Amino acid sequence: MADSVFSLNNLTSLARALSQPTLDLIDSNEISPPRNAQLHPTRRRKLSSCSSFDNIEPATSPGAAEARVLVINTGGTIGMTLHDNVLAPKPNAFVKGLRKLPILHDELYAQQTCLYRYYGENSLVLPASKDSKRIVYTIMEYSPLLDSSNMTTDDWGRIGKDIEKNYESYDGFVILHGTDTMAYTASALSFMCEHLGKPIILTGSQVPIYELRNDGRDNLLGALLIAGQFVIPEVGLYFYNKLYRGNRVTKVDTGSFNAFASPNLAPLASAEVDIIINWDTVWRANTTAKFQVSTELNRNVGLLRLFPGITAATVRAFLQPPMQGVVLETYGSGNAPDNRKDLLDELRKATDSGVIIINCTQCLRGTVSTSYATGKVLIDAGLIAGGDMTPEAALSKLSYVLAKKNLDLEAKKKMMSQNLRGEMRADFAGAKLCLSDSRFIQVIAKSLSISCKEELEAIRDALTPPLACAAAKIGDIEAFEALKEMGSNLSLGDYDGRTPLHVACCEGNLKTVQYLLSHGATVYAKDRYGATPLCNAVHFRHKEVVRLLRKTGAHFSRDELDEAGVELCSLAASGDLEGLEIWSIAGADLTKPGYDGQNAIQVNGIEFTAPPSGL
Ligand SMILES: NC(=O)C[C@H](N)C(=O)O
Repeated sequence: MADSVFSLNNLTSLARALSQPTLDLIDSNEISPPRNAQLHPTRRRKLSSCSSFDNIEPATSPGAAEARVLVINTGGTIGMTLHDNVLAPKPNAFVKGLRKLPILHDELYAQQTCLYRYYGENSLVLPASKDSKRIVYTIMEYSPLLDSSNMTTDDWGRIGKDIEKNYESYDGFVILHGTDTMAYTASALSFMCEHLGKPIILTGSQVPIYELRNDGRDNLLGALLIAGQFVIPEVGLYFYNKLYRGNRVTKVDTGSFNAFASPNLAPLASAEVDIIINWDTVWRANTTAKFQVSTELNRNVGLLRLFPGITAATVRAFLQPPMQGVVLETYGSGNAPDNRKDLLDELRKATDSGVIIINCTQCLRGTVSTSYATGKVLIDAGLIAGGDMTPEAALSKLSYVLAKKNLDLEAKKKMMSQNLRGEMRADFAGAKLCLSDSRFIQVIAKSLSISCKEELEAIRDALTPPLACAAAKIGDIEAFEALKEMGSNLSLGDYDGRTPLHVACCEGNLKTVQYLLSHGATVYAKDRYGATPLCNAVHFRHKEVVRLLRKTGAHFSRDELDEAGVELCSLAASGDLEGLEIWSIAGADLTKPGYDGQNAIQVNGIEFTAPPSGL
C-alpha cells in the first residue's frame, strides 16, 4: 500500500476538489433534490420515513423504476388563459393545474413517497406505466412566460444553459413552447446541443390545457413518456402522436391539432396503441466528446424569399452589412431567374464580400438540385446548396456556424454544406447496403422461408442484441461492422436491457468501448437492474474505460449515487485505495456518508486532512 500512487491524503484533497463544482452548480435555475445525503441514503430508504409507508408497494427494482424528466415551461398556448378576450400566458398556474389532472399526476403516490420533500414543490409524477415504471417530472417555469412570437436567440440560449446545468440530474428534458416559432427553437437547440446523449423534446398545444377539449394533455403526456422511457439522443418535437426530428419540422396548420409536418423525414416515433420508435432513423452524435451547449449565436442572419418581379434594390438592401448569412428561398428545386443579371450580380457581390448564402426551396417537400439552368446560375453566383433543409433549420444553422470564432470563412461554408445533426440528407448514393444484401440474414431468412422486408427486419432486430453483446465480449470489431452493414442498431439491449456497451465495459476492452461510442452507443443506457455502463466499468475496475466514459459525459445514475456512500465506506474500511480511486475518477463524491453518517475518509479512524491550499 505504501507504494500506491494514490494516498489517503490526496484522496481528501480530491474529495474536496470533486465536491466543489457540484456546489457551484447550484443556483436558482437548477432544480435538483436536496443534497443532504445524511438524510436519506436512498430514495427507497427514504420511503420508510413517510408516515404512510405501509401502504406503498416497494419498487421491484430501485433505480430502474423511476425516471426523471425536467420540464422547462417557456410559455405558449398550452398554459394560456383568456384575458380581455385574447389568449396570454398565465404565470404560476401550470403546476397547480396539472396537479388536478389524474392522467398527468398521481397525488396519492406523491404523498406516500414524500415526493415534494425529495424532489421539490414543483415536482409531479405520472401514474404507473404498464410495467410499473414512474416518470417523476419537475417543472421549471420561466418568467415572463412568452408567446413564442416574442422569442429571441437569447431565449434559446437560456433554454440551452438550463439544460446544460441540469443535464446530469435528469434522464430527459421536455420544453413547453408556443407553436408559432417552435420549429425555429427546435432547430436552433439541435445545433447548440453538441454531443447530445439524452432526449430533449419540445411540445405545446393549439388549445390551452385548461379547456375542456384540448391537445395539451396528450402532447405533454406523450412527450414525457418518450423523454422518460427512451434514450433518443436528439432534439425532437412531439405533436399529435408523432415525434419528429426538431430540425426537420415546420408549422403547417393554424387550426388543426396536427399542426406540424416533417416533409422530408419520417417521424422518429409514433404513439399509437404502443409507442413505436423508428430506431433506424434516430440520429446519433457518434462522438466520444462530452455534452455541451454552445450558446454563441450570430444574429446577423436573415431569410429572403424570392418572388416574381423582386427588384435588385430590395436584394441589395437586404444583403448590406452587417448581414453575414442569408437563406434564399428559391423556386422549385432551387431555381431563380437566369435572365435577371441585375439580381444575380447582387448575389455574386454579396458572396464575394463574404456573406454566406444558402439556397433552400420554397416548396414544402424535396431538395434543391442543379437540374435546371435556373438553378446552376445560383451555384455560379457562389450560393451553397441547402439540400432538403427547412428554411428554419438553415437559418439557425447559419446563426450557429457563423458564431464559431475559431473557423475561417471557408471552414464555415464547408460546415454549412455538411450534415451536422440530421438536418439534411447526406448524399450516400450506393453506400448504404440494404438489409437483403446481408448474406447472414439471407441464409437465416431462407431457412425460415421469409422474404418480406418487415420479417427480415424483425429477424435482424431479434438477433442483433445477443450477437452484438457476444461481439462486445470478445472485442470483435469485424462482427460489429458486419452487423452495422445489416442496418443493425448497436445500442439495442438484450432481454435484461444489457447493451453491447455494458458488456464491453465489464470486459474493459478500451478499443471496443471506443468503437461502440463512436458508432452510436449511449452511455445512458440502463439495464433491467438500473446499472449503467459506467457502473459496470467501475465494478470491474477498468480505469481507462471509466475515464473514456466520463469524457463522453457518462455519470452515475441518481440511485447509483445514493448507494455510493455505503460502497465507498466499505472500500475505505478494507483500505482499498484502488477501488476508491476508480470511484472518484467515475465522479463519486468521497465525502458521501454511509449508513452511520461517516464518509469514506472518516471510516476506520482515518483523519480528514485539509487539502493543500489552492485546491
Ligand atoms: N399554439 C401556440 O402556442 C401559438 C402561440 N401564439 C405561441 O406560439 O405561443
